[in-house]
Amino acid sequence: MSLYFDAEAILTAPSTGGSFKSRIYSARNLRASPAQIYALITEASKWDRVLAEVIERADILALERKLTPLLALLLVHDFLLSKNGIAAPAAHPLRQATERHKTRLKAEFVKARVRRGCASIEALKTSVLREKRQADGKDGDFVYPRWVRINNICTTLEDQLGTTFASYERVQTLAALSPDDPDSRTPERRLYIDPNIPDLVAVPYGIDFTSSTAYKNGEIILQDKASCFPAYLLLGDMRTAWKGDLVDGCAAPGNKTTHMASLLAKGNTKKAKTKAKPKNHIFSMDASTPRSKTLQKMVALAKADSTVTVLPGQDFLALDPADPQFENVSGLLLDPSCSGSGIIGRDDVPQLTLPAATASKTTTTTKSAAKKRKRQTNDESEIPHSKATVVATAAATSATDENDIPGGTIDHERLTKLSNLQARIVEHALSFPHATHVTYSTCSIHLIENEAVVSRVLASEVAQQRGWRLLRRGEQPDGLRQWRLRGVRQENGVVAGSSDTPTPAVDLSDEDLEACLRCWPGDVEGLGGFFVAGFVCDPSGAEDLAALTGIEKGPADDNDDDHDDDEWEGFSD
Ligand SMILES: C[S@@+](CC[C@H](N)C(=O)[O-])C[C@H]1O[C@@H](n2cnc3c(N)ncnc32)[C@H](O)[C@@H]1O
Repeated sequence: MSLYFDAEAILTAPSTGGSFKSRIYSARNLRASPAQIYALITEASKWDRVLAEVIERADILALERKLTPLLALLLVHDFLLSKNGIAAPAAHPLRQATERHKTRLKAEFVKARVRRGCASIEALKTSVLREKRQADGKDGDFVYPRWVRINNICTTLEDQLGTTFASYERVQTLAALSPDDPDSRTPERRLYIDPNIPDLVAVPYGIDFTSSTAYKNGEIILQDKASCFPAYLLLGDMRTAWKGDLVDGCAAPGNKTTHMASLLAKGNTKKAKTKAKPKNHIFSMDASTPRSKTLQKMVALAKADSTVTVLPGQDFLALDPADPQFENVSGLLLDPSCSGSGIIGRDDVPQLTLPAATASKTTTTTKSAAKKRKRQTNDESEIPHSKATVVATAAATSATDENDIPGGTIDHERLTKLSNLQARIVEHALSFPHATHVTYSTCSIHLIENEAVVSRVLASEVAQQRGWRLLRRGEQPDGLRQWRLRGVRQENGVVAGSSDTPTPAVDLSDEDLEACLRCWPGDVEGLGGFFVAGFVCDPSGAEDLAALTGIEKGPADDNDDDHDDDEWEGFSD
């Protein structure tokens, strides 16, 4: 029986980073075998829509208060589809809670098949997979690929094309990653080299790298394209060596830290292959101690230890910019907690459509069961009794720990609090005495967390006094300059949680909006929602030039002998 509880625990636990499979295999306190749990979740996720329909029509959740929608889905999956049935003793209460309704469940399953015009279970499976793909928006122009970043610390794109991707066919468009046969369950080996981010490739979703040598050795890192924007916007393609140290203030699980380290490694390789000692240092921190452990693991896996110092459990806001250890810090990357409203499904975590939770027909529903149900369905009281299905929080849950979505919905008050914190974090970054470049990013689609934060930060005392402005489109690295989706002045879409939410327009110039980069979920770019803006310190625009002598001097660099003639020239292009 532990199998079902373990599977439920995995699907509802916060992400600790890494692939879904590796999370199961490294999870503690599981009693069932990881292979069994993984198989159950992946199989149940293929059948989720039809199982949810069967459970709702059989109405067993109203009768069995021990069953949560997620447990019911997993149990009914095994009851109807597994060769050996439910993996629990016949007398186990949850097995009995399912099998008590065997006649209705079987009858509803047959009706579901007949409704779809399928003569066999195999035909039903194909039909259900097609339905799921359509519902996930994976039909038509929208391709959600798997993005793979090449880690320049230990390999190169060229090396990887000749090894890991040697058997892949190169395609020229993202759309060409779509399968020839949409019903095929084996993705074709195709590879698209991204035109915006150096050393980033896309392959069809569903290709699993977790057992590949390159993945295990940290040569390739599974990182969404949009998540690669901030480090690239900050460091460019390193045609001009970066001067000074770097800070990643909100770093766990560590994708952007390791991306910065990779970009620095590429620059160093280009400049001087003989120099063993890294010139630039990255201070990487996260306020959460458990998440800092994941950060440390990611840094080690990416072989970035010699460049990166992790400050575990460090609140960025408590970091003293005047501390001598940060005196060379010239660039800061801030990717703080956000609503996560742009996330469309984390990487390879299966998303399960659950049966609607219904009020128990007994009046004694326990508080904890009600609470549990509420967590899984966001707000069960708003879900109609039949037909409604909800997307399990597998994806949203994994976002909550990085971000801040309680139960998947977020109201305006919470967005306001997040945006206040985000603005404080960026303003703190602008106060580092020798900082010249800062990036701010979120995986939110909301104006209030994005352009509105930028607008507030630009108007802040620290920005005005030191002469911070936005990094203009024309100054951005080549690949990002070509990115067409830019900042917006008004909320684009609905703010979750409230229909009467004010959506004030932001007061940014056209040039400033052009400086902001946006990604939107579900369009042809194959990304989730994302926002990033770069700030650059331009002392000529400062209110108080006298206070800026440090900035004019630039960061101290006692290891500067090899690029005396290679002055910082702004972002590379
Ligand atoms: C969106 S996640 C960062 C993802 C990360 N940049 C990456 O690419 O892998 C936000 C992180 O910020 C951390 N955080 C939030 N406020 C913080 C603060 N004041 N100081 C340090 N870390 C903070 C959270 O614990 C969370 O891990």
